[in-house]
Amino acid sequence: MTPPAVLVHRDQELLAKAAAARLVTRIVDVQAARGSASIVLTGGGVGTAVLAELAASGAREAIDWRHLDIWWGDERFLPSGHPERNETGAREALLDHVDVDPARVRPMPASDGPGGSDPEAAADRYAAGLRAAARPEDHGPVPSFDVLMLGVGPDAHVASLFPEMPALYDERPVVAVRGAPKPPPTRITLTLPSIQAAREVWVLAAGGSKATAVRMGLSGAGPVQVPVAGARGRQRTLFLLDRPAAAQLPPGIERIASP
Ligand SMILES: O=C(O)[C@H](O)[C@@H](O)[C@H](O)[C@H](O)COP(=O)(O)O
Repeated sequence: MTPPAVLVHRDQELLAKAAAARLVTRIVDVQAARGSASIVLTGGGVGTAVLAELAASGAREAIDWRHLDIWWGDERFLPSGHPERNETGAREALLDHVDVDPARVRPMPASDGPGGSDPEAAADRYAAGLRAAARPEDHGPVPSFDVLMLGVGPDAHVASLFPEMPALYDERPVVAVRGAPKPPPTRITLTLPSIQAAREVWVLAAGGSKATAVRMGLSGAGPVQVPVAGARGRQRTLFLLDRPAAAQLPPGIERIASP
């Protein structure tokens, strides 16, 4: 795992624009090198704003959308098309507006899907899809995602990994969460080993309510108490912040600020 680099942008809008631009560059670079790329999406305001900025950017034409695998880091276990599903937000912000290959867009199961309403079974199905997509060189049960994005909650949760909950001890790649402290209570989430299989992990945080979680996530805390502290990529970890979210950075953390 790599020590994180921190980039601080003036405000949430600039953070979203800069992250969208970074995403284009990363996907184009990977596609040029290997033909296809894989990304993992997050819900939340900032993550969705990044997708909307990407949709609005002329640079999106540089991406070969047909050769992009799209996964999700977590999902609220709700009926298909529900406005609170992360999938719904991502489709509206970006995926409905670009020429993705539908077979390569892999939302987590919905509670009314063909596989039934059992979240544990749904988590197992998602894990099976990840396992099928993993190649021998990935050396594990999930692909080495090229970019995995994560929002962070004021309580330091990432994906649907909430502090002290059993999912943080689970070694399976994908698990169901019941009784999440933030509604809806039933969710599906990648676990930390799956997150840490990504080549690059980008933590996106805006607003002063995230400042404590960001500081704890960069201060050597344990991921069971502070899940964002476990958000680390194999090759690179970026904390992409706005100024209020960066207000309590620990000393000595690299900090590259936008004017
Ligand atoms: O499932 C959820 O409840 C949200 O997706 C959540 O995990 C979100 O990503 C973070 O709380 C950051 O949200 P914001 O970017 O809106 O602050």
